[in-house]
Amino acid sequence: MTLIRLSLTDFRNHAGADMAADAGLVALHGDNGAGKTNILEAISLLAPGRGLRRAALPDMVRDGASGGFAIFAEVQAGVGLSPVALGTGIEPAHPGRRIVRINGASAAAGSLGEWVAVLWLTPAMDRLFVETAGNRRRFLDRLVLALDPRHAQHSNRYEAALRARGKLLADPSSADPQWLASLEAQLAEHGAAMDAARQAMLAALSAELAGQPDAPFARPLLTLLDSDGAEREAPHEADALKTLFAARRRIDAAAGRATAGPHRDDLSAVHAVTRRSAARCSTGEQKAMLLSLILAHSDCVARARARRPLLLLDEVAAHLDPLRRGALYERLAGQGGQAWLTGTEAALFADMPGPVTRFRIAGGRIAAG
Ligand SMILES: Nc1ncnc2c1ncn2[C@@H]1O[C@H](COP(=O)(O)OP(=O)(O)OP(=O)(O)O)[C@@H](O)[C@H]1O
Repeated sequence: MTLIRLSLTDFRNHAGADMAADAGLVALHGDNGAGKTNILEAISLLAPGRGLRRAALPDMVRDGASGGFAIFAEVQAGVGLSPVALGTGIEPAHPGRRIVRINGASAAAGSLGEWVAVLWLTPAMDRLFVETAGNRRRFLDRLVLALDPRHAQHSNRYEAALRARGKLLADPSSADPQWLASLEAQLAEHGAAMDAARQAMLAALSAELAGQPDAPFARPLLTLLDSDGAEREAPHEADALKTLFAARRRIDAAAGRATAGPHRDDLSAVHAVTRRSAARCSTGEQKAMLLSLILAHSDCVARARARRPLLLLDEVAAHLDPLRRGALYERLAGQGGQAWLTGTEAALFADMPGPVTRFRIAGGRIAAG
């Protein structure tokens, strides 16, 4: 998949930007605060979800701009295929509502997943394996979404049913047992589908990782944990989930949240060579595991969907030694598709194998070079 054109209007510090890129590597260099990550964030919004910063939509409007923001892109899924025109943004009258257009027609944000898969690695993810499980679950679900765009529907419906059940349990006087049972049936149906998609993704990704060398990037071994931190053995079946939610009504009402279910599962990673859990690995080892995970997942998605996801690697190159950096570039260049990389020094990207599209970013202005 190749992003051949990207235009931004009043997005973050970019008043107006227009970029054309080729397949292969795209290098963005510029000083701190120039606007490089903002460009990656705009690209991440071409997929469903809240983008790589999970920011609120109004925060993305350029300071001082009177309207909304707009991102326009042309994406080519494969050689010889017509580009797809994608647009997203907000209008001043409805700052909380994301507008999406696909080939000129209005569409739901979830439909973007049919056209675009994006994977990213940012410095904010450095501590993914030591922070709260919620971020890992979101990461897990992004991996699933890249492979299976229907995952968004199941997880959105599951979340909606979970919120509605929580409200009912919080006010027992209004809790209609039939309504509660119907919400739990929805939770069971969508929760089982969500879990099946997560398990399928992890099986495919683990198989891909198993075929990869241990060096130069550290290979992780991945598993799903349940809410007690134990390794998940059996899938969440719909009937079992229904029984679980019904049995835990009182506990969940007292806790003020649903205490068990797929929304409480966690992703665990263990270093394939040292067998240490990721949380106990060095920062460099954790980064290397994430990088190898993202690269392997890109291979999985390319195989399963016949299109390679766009890769956004924010400040990844600067943290690698020259040997690993060279290996990363060779791998990205050799696999087809398109990868966008950022760094403060043009020299970081000097030895990239071609074709390379290069941009210099300064104060929200973009120039070739
Ligand atoms: N809504 C906004 N309007 C205007 N500027 C914004 C907005 N949101 C963020 N910025 C600014 O955009 C600038 C560029 O941010 P960005 O994260 O893209 O920098 P960067 O080039 O990736 O820098 P670094 O190398 O330090 O990571 C920052 O100064 C930030 O404060």
